[in-house]
Amino acid sequence: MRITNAYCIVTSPGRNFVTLKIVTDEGVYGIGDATLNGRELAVESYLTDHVIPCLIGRDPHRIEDIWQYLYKGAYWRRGPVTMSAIAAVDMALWDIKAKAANMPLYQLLGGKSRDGVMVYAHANGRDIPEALDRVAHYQALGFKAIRVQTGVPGLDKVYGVQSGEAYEPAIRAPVPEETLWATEPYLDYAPKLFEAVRDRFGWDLHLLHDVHHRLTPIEAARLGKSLEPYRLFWMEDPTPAENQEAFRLIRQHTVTPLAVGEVFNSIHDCRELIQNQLIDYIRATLVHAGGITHLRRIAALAELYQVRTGCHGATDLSPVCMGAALHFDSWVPNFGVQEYMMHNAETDAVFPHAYSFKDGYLHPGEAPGHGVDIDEELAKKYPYTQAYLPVARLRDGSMWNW
Ligand SMILES: O=C(O)[C@@H](O)[C@@H](O)[C@H](O)[C@H](O)CO
Ligand SMILES: [Mg+2]
Repeated sequence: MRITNAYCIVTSPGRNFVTLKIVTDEGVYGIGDATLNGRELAVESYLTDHVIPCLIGRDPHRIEDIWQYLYKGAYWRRGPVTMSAIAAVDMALWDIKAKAANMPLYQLLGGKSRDGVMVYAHANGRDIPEALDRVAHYQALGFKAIRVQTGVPGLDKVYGVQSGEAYEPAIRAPVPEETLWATEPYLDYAPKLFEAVRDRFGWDLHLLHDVHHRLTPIEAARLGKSLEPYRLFWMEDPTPAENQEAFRLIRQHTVTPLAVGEVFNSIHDCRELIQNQLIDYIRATLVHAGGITHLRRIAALAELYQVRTGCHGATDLSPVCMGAALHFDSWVPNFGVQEYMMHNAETDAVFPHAYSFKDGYLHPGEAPGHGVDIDEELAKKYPYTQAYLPVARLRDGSMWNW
């Protein structure tokens, strides 16, 4: 089998997605997600201008060799643009291999380790009562795990909160929106939110919370301690993780489980966090961390230290990534949970998929490959529109972490 053609499809059914399609001489094709929120066209160019010309004529079954060729062959290693491009190729090649074998992808990885993939929903409200209503909504849908976010008094906009159904942080505009951040009111308010959630919903629900990189290590330690009475499943991204050592300080103060990794793109970003058992869940995912070929290496390292997976699954990860992730999650021995922020109906129509949700669990389906396709005609109806994640500043105007 040979690769005869490959191209990117950029579409925006409510938000921007970049998808790679790899076509072979035997008529089998594969699909990969290449979406990097706010930097979509950089990955598209990396693929179109520099990667695709190297793929034509290659045997698509040689997934490992192609991965190594793209990683080592560029000389410039790692980074979100490079690793998202490699991930798209890798996902598409695994799709081709599984279709050629006439098997769902999880079979090629080693078969299922579980009957369903537990997913968590994202419940948010401008204040505590509104957030509680959203928790009730997701509980009624059957979710066993829910991440809860709320507005903070005195702050106009905070991460994870939006009125209306779905949460979508990327704003369509030529430049990013500026938002305000203040740590103290947040540190006071967050424990009140979780006290209210436990009061109303009891102890049967897994509760999660995303700090979105906004605290210093000692502030994160304080928050983790103050949330201990509410027994969280995890506290996510409490502080930026470029300095992996910082998590030792948080760990010394709290037993609230820690989850990190949605912005990671390489095993080297989390090697110390895992080997020193400074986290409990690793949240790297297929599209930003080099595809199945690389994510399974991260998971294998994590397994040695009883660190479990918790793949990122916000709406900027396309249904292609979600579909492939569900095969990975079904197989990976040290699975923890999978994020599931549901896509809108337009996105679901552009990306027909075999996965389905039932009673708090997602199932990858039995279609050969990863089970997600793209309707190229429909995709054309939604042209790319510039959109960016917001930025955050402190009250004195200093730049902070959004
Ligand atoms: O955990 C999450 O889902 C997030 O932190 C995301 O909403 C994140 O802000 C976006 O995926 C950024 O593109
Ligand atoms: Mg997050």
